[in-house]
Amino acid sequence: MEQPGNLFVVAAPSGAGKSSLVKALRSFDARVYPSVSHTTRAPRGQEKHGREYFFASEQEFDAMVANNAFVEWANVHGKRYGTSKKGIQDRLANGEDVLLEIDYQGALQVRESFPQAVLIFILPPSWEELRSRLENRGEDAPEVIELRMKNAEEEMAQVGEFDFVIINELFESALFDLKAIIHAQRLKIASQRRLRSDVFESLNLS
Ligand SMILES: Nc1ncnc2c1ncn2[C@@H]1O[C@H](COP(=O)(O)OP(=O)(O)OP(=O)(O)O)[C@@H](O)[C@H]1O
Ligand SMILES: Nc1nc2c(ncn2[C@@H]2O[C@H](COP(=O)(O)O)[C@@H](O)[C@H]2O)c(=O)[nH]1
Repeated sequence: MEQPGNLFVVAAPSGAGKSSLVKALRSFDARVYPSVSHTTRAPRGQEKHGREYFFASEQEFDAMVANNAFVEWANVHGKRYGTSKKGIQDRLANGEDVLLEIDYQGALQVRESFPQAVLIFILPPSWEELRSRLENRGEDAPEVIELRMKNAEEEMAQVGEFDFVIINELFESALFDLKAIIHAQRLKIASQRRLRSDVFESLNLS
């Protein structure tokens, strides 16, 4: 049977820079597939249905919940977001690496179903910088920014639940850390495979 792919979960408070890091990662590493979530929030800026998100009505989201179609879902900043089983299960089964960019509640649910998932938390360097990134992004109304800043406190309190923490101060340095975690996980899996391989046996190393 094909070795299943790795599942990476990246969580962070809104504005810490996870989408920017994951987008940059993809330009170096086409082997990691970023899952596209479903959400009940409205598209913002240049977002396209099926690219950043599958934008769903409340009824459509309800139906997916009722049909047990999500690996995880959560209420985040007053809207619902979820990762569909369909979007990731086949890829993992085919040995592809999948990356979820989701909130901490979803990350902890994923760990229940996929204990081998690698959970990564991205922190901003300071509260001031987090606010300034949300403001400079220019995508959210002031009240939405306030809500996201308030929720960031609860989110950051969960950092201890994660396998790795990256501080996204200098972008290139944070990207380096993210690449290193992914590389280390692949090396670990490849080493485990070698430990089970015939080559080991023939070298009398097992
Ligand atoms: N290291 C960094 N230094 C300065 N600005 C950054 C850095 N990383 C990201 N940014 C900027 O901060 C803003 C927020 O980043 P991004 O949209 O990637 O955050 P996010 O964590 O994905 O937020 P959300 O959860 O709301 O989608 C963007 O304008 C991005 O260009
Ligand atoms: N639990 C989940 N959280 C998700 C998912 N997709 C995105 N998110 C998180 O929501 C917030 C807000 O995102 P935004 O695009 O509206 O700024 C952010 O923390 C995302 O990581 C998901 O499928 N499940």
